[in-house]
Amino acid sequence: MSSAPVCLDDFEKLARLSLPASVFGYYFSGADAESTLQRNKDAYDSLLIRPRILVDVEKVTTETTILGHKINSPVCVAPTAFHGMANDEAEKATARACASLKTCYTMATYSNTSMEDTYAAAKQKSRKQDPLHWFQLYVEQDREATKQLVQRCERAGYKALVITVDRPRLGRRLADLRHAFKLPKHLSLANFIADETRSGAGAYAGGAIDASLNWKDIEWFKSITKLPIVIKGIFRGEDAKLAVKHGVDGIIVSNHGGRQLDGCPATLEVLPEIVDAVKGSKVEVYVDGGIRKGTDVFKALALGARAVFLGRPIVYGLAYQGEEGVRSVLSLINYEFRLAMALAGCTSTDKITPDYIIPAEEISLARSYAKYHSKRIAPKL
Ligand SMILES: Cc1cc2nc3c(=O)[nH]c(=O)nc-3n(C[C@H](O)[C@H](O)[C@H](O)COP(=O)(O)O)c2cc1C
Ligand SMILES: CCCCC(=O)C(=O)O
Repeated sequence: MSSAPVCLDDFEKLARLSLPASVFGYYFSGADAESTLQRNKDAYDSLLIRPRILVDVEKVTTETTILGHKINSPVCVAPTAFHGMANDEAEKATARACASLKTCYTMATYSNTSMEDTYAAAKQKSRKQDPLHWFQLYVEQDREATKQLVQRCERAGYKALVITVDRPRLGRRLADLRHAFKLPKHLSLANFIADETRSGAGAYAGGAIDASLNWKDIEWFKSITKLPIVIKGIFRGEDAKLAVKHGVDGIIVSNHGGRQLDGCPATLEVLPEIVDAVKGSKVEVYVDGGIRKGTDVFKALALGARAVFLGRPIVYGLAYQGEEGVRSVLSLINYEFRLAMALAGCTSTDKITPDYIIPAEEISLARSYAKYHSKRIAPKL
């Protein structure tokens, strides 16, 4: 590809060309047959937008808030591990890009620059204003170590704790098995002091992650931190209701980008169930997985998501041009989203309601024909 990227999929193509196969394989792959990875993306194509016309869209704003914090766009950055394989500045570059565009950056537990250094880099970028950082937590068997991590991120200025609950064990990503993927030796897990289980290889194998994590632990987290708690990986209405009952503040509807349980629905397909389950509570619902276009963002918001999170496109942007590359990815999808809003006749995110969309199967030619034309053209019997 010789020209500059003009859509998010172009960044994936460039990353495939430039990164070592094992690194691209780690970033790109999903679990097993990758059917959920594909389904996440396809789901967006099976939902159609019904635009309103002759709406004054001279001024369109994408601004919104998450957990009370203002962001310029509902497109935020999901936690993804090991940014150092894409760029030497690693998470610092990603966080700076988010700070300059005033959106939320979620730092992964397994990052290659520390939470303190990353926050400081972003703060400098945002001219000393507090950047909006959330911290994604993998809960460890050693709860004292986990507690220290939580306290550190609270001290460092992170505004929410995102507890990932869909990874009691690591999904089988075939590309990683084929390449015997490991974190390159020159990179470390910068939020930890190095030891066996938290070496690159150990962490990837899930050495320290606690598979016994359950709802009781959520109560424990609430007792050790004042930070709002967001649960990442809720997938069913019953579990969303339990999240409300346990006093969490937010839910990220996620299947880990199809990297864990293959064969589950797309996140967009289960989003309405979760939105419905938390109705009447203050819990905010966000979604990730397969979002690649401005119209995807529009559709997710129409189904009730307050914001969306991007995973892979961010690391592809980082691999392309570091901080500038991440900024390009975010700016491009924000531009597309604003355009989709204008073309659909919505001037602000709260105006994007379910009546703007319709599942493709409900609007098949056969149905439209039957509804509007059958009487006129039907042969007389
Ligand atoms: C390379 C990579 C690393 C990831 N690392 C983490 C992680 O450390 N913690 C986590 O909760 N989710 C992790 N995820 C999942 C993302 O947070 C997110 O759920 C997913 O990437 C969204 O799908 P998308 O890539 O299609 O946008 C990772 C995803 C990818 C692709
Ligand atoms: C230890 C690496 C975990 C990162 C992760 O969650 C993923 O690759 O999906």
